[in-house]
Parts: sequence; C-alpha cells; structure tokens
Amino acid sequence: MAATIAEKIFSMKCGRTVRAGDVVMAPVDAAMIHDITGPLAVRVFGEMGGKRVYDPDRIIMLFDHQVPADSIPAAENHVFMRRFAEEQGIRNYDLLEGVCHQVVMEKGRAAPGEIIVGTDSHTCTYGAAGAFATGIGSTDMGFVLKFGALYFRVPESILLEIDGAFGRRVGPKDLILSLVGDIGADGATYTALEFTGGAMHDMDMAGRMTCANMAIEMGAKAGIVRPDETTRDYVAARRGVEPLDLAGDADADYRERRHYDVTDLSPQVAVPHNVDNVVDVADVAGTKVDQVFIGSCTNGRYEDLAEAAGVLGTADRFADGVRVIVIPASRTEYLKALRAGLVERFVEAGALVEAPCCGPCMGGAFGLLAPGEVSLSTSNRNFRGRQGSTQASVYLASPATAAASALYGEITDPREV
Ligand SMILES: CC(C)[C@@](O)(CC(=O)O)C(=O)O
Ligand code: SF4
Repeated sequence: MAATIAEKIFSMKCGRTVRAGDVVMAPVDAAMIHDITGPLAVRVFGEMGGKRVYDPDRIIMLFDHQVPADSIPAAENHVFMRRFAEEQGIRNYDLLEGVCHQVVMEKGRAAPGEIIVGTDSHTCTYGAAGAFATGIGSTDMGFVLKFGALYFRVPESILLEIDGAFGRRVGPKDLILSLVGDIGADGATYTALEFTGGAMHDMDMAGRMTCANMAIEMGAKAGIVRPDETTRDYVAARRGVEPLDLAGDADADYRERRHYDVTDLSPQVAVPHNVDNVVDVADVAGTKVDQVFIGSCTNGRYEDLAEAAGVLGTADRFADGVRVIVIPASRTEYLKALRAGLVERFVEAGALVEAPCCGPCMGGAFGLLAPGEVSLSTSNRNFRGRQGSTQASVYLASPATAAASALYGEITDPREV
C-alpha cells in the first residue's frame, strides 16, 4: 500500500502497517540530551523509578548551550550530567565536541529509517540523513531513557518538491527561509516535511542539514530528506554499513504537495521579530548592523564558513564598528576551518572566532545585544529577546549574506560583492 516516508519508518519500527493519525508506541534508535534540557530529563527518569537506562549506547549526551560553563548553576548542571553518564556507562558524550545537532550527525548517529528523539526542538536536523528525528520534552525523555520507546501520533506528511539550480551566492539557507516564509511558522504544525526533487538531490549534506534544521520553524515534527547516494555515502563513511534505501511513494496520501524552483530565488532575510517574516534581501538592504553572527546548528559547518570566507575574498577588514562572531558548529568543523586557513582569514579581518558552542544564537553566555542594536545571524530564530535585549533586532540570513553585511556594516546582497 502506498506510504509516505514517515509512515514507512513507523510501520517498520512497529512491525505492522501504520498510517498517519495512528497512535503507536515505537522503539527509539537514539536519544539525545544536552546541558540545558537534559538535567530535567534525568530527574524525571529517576522519579519514574529509573535505575538503569534502556541502552547506554543509544544515549548521546552533549554539552553545548552553556559551555564553557557560564554560571555556577550551569557548572552544577554539567557535574550532574557527567555523574549520570558515568553511573550509567554512557560513553557518547563529550564536554566540548560541539553543538548537539552537528555532533549527532557527524558521529554517524543518524541513518535512514531510524527514529531519533532529542530534548531540543532542532532535533529534526537529523532528517537530513533520512531519519524521523524530532524534539521532545524533558518529561517524555525521562520515559525514553527508562523504556527506550515513546508514544507518537504518526504525522501526516507534506511533500516538498524542490527543483532548479541555485544562482551565485544563493543556497540552502535562502531556500529554507523562503519555505518558512511561504508556509508560515504554523503552516506545517505536527506534520512531517518530505524534501525531494532535483535541487535537494544536488545538495550536499551540509545544505540538507540546514533545511531539515528549520522544519520546526514551520511547526513540523520532522524534516526528512529523501535518502539517495549522498545520504548513503555520508552514513556509510560514518557507520561502515550501507544504510537503508527509503522513499515516499508517488501515490502516497500526502496532506499537501508543494513544488518550488530555486533557479530565480534571491538571497532571503527573515526580518524581526518572526522567523516567517521573510523578504528578499533587496527589501532590507542598507539596514545598519551592529553585530554579525556566523554559526549555530543551522549554518556553522565548514561549508558555511567557506561560503562566508568566499564573500570576504581578499578584503582587508570587516566594516568598522561591526562585531563579527564566528563559531564553528563542532571541533571537527573547527579543525577543517583551521586547516583551510579560514580561521586566520576571519581573525585577520577582525572577527572573533570562538570555540564550538551555541553562543549568541540563543542569547547565551556572550554576544548579547543591547537595546536598539541590530544583529544579522545565520541561526534559525529571531523572536524578540532571542539574542539579548527585547529592544534589539535579529535578522536571519545565509552565511554569504552575513559576510557581505559584515563587510559593509549594513545588510548587503552577497551577489553585489
Ligand atoms: C534549548 C533551546 C535554547 C533551543 O536550543 C532548542 C529548543 O527550543 O529546544 C533553541 O534553540 O531554542
Ligand atoms: S545552535 Fe541555537 S538553535 Fe541550535 S541547538 Fe544551539 S541554541 Fe538551539
């Protein structure tokens, strides 16, 4: 019987045919917890009478939101989580490996057909590898840690067929921002987005992660990129085995089918204070910026830093008065950038390059904005107060637009640099 990818994954996991709308108890292949939402999950696990986690090798614990510890409570959280890891024999964790969603992917912990949950709403990122990956609350995670399964209502799916070829200095972030603007912050609530089409097929894994990462910004439970040879190569290189092949059936019962062509897409910008308030860069060009942040689980990979460095080109310096903060999403991506000379290039141009962490993305330990200040950020949220003062403004854009804007001190179309 024709089925969507989400229906196929849940049917496989439940050992019977299930359909969108069915409520099922499904096994969880991997569970990710991090330093902000993890402690509560661990406490709930204890309150449920949990003594041993269901499988320590399926639990991934990462410290990324408040690292290095930026307060004594944060440090206490880290001690609490490290103790839990040690007592439970959880080996998949590292203090400074990087942002959770980058690390889960680069460690090969996501593969087509798997169900992965995380106590973070951007867990959907792993749909780039063909998994059904979704953010859950810390209470649900307490249940997963103990039982290794969770109740799900199998979501309806929206098929997104993306065709065409990106123009110069236009890429996956511009695509996903345009989709968020078109579908709306609540336009895909509780659905699974299924990304397919020529432009997705041509996209590298970094770009697919950028797209899957922002599925939640349309309310979606998951953002699954149809697996293909790029998926197979990425996963096989990390797992050493050929992953499952998986595709939604053309005649499956999709709630919606949408077609987009990226050929004429221009650089996109999400304007304060809503992620779905998306315009062409031309509509906000010339807006003065005080800070530019290049990083986050959305756009902190080597490919993103290289895109920004490409726009920087041979320019000596970023614009006077603009604070440029660059944060590679993981130690691996940082080392790639170091070895390619990108870090030196950013520092020479006046940027602050920080060790892998979430940083200014969520108004964490540093990079906070004062009232009236303006940030252009390659991250995924721009609600009021997200990066500091509720009187500050955050614009979201691609690494190329971020670099161009840092060069001129104002929002700038990267195609004009
Ligand atoms: C935990 C929080 C800061 C988060 O990382 C993800 C979440 O909303 O769960 C974010 O980006 O908002
Ligand atoms: S980088 Fe930002 S969006 Fe990603 S997990 Fe950290 S705080 Fe959340």
